[in-house]
Amino acid sequence: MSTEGDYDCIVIGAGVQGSFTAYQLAKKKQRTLLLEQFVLPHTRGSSHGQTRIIRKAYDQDYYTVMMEECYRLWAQLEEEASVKLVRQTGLLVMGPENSSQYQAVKNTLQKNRVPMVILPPEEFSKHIPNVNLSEGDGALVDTTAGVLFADRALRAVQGQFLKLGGIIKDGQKVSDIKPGALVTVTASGGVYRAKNLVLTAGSWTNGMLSYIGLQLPLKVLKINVCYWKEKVPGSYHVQQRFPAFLQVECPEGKHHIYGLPSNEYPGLMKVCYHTGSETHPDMRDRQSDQSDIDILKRYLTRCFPGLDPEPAVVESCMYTVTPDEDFVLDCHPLHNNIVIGAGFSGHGFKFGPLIGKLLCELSLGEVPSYDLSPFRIRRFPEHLKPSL
Ligand SMILES: Cc1cc2nc3c(=O)[nH]c(=O)nc-3n(C[C@H](O)[C@H](O)[C@H](O)COP(=O)(O)OP(=O)(O)OC[C@H]3O[C@@H](n4cnc5c(N)ncnc54)[C@H](O)[C@@H]3O)c2cc1C
Ligand SMILES: O=C(O)[C@@H]1CCCC=N1
Repeated sequence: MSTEGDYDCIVIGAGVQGSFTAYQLAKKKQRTLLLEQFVLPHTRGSSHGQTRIIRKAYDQDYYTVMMEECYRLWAQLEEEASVKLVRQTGLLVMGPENSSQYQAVKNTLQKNRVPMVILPPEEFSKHIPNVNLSEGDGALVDTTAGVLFADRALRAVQGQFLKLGGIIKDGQKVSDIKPGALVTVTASGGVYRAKNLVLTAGSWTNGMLSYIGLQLPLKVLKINVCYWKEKVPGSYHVQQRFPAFLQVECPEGKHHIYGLPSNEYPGLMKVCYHTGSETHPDMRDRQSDQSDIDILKRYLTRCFPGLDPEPAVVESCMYTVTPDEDFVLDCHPLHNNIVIGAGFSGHGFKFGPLIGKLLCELSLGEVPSYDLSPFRIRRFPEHLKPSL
C-alpha cells in the first residue's frame, strides 16, 4: 500500500460543517474527498431548509466574538459564488428584563459594541406592530442579525469546493473507519485512504465514533419546523422590515422560541421551539411527539395575534445536542489525524464558514485561530474513560 494515500484528507458528511471544512481544505491545496451517505441535496440531516438565523446576540462572549469573522467569511463566499446568502433583518430579543439570560445577551452585545437598539415597553408597539410584549419583558434588537439562505449556502460552498478541484462522492454511506498513519474509510461505493480524516456526521456522529473507540454525550432531537399563516398577508413579512426574533424565556415553556419573518412560503412565518424529542437519526419520522407544537400554539396566541395558531406546514429537522450546548471541535484523543466537528446543538449554521476554517486548521496541525477550550472533548471526562 502506498503511504501517500488516495487523498490528503477525507471529510465524512456533506452538511454545512463538512462542506465548509472540505472547501477550506481545498483552498489550502489539500486533495480532499467529501463523502455523503445520501444523494445530494437531501433533507434527512440538520442543514436543509431555506433559512437560518444569523446573529451576534449570544449570552457567551466567545460566540459573539467568533461571529465577527463569520460575517466576513459569509460575505467572502457571497462574492466568490456571486450569490446572496445573508439578508439583514435584525433580531428582536425578548425576555424577562431581570432574568439572567436576557441580561447576559444584553451585556454581551454592549461589551462587544454590537450595534443594537433597546426598545422600552412603552415604545415597543410603535416599532414592532403585531407582537404583544409580555409583562415584565425587556426587548432589544441586534441590528446586525438576519436570515441566512441555508440551502443556497450549501449549494454555493459545495460548488466552490468542486471548482477548487475537490471531489464529492454522494450516495456513499460510510460503514467502517480504520485509524492509522493512513486512515482507511470503507463506504458503500469503495474503500478510500487519506492522511487525515474529518468527521462531521451530524446526528450520526456516535455511530461513526463507535468505529474508532469513542462515544460523546450527544442527544439527537427531532425538531418540528413549523410555519404559521398570517391572518393579514404580509404583516410579518421580511419586506415590511419585520425582524427575526428570539424569546429567551416565557411562561409557556422553558426553552427558547424563535422565528423568522415570512419569506420562503408566501403568507407563512416560521416559528419553532428550541428543543424536541429524542430520536435515532434513521427513525426521525417515527418520532411523533407534538408537545412542542402545543407550547408554540399557546405562545403565539398570546404574543403573535396576527398568526393563525395552528401550524400550516410542519417539516422535520434534527438537532445534535451536547449537555452544555457548546460544540465539539477537537482531535480524537488517541488519533490526532482524526478531527471531530459535532454537537452543534441547534445553533451551528451561522458559524459554518468559521467551523470549516477551524476544523481545517486542526486537521493540518496548525494553531487554531480561536481558543477552542469550550469545545474540547476532555470537558466530558466520564465519556472518555470507558470507551478508550
Ligand atoms: C429546525 C432547525 C433550525 C435551526 N436554526 C438555526 C439557526 O437559526 N441558526 C443557526 O445558526 N443554526 C440553526 N440550526 C442548527 C444548524 O442547522 C446545525 O447546527 C447544522 O446544520 C449542523 O450541521 P452538520 O453539518 O453538523 O450536520 P448535518 O447537516 O446533519 O450533516 C451531517 C452529514 O453527515 C452525513 N453522514 C452521516 N453519517 C454518514 C455516513 N455513515 N456516511 C456518509 N455520510 C454520513 C449526513 O447524511 C449529513 O448530510 C438549526 C437546526 C434545525 C434542525
Ligand atoms: O441559532 C439560532 O439563532 C437559532 C435561534 C435560537 C435557538 C437556536 N437556533
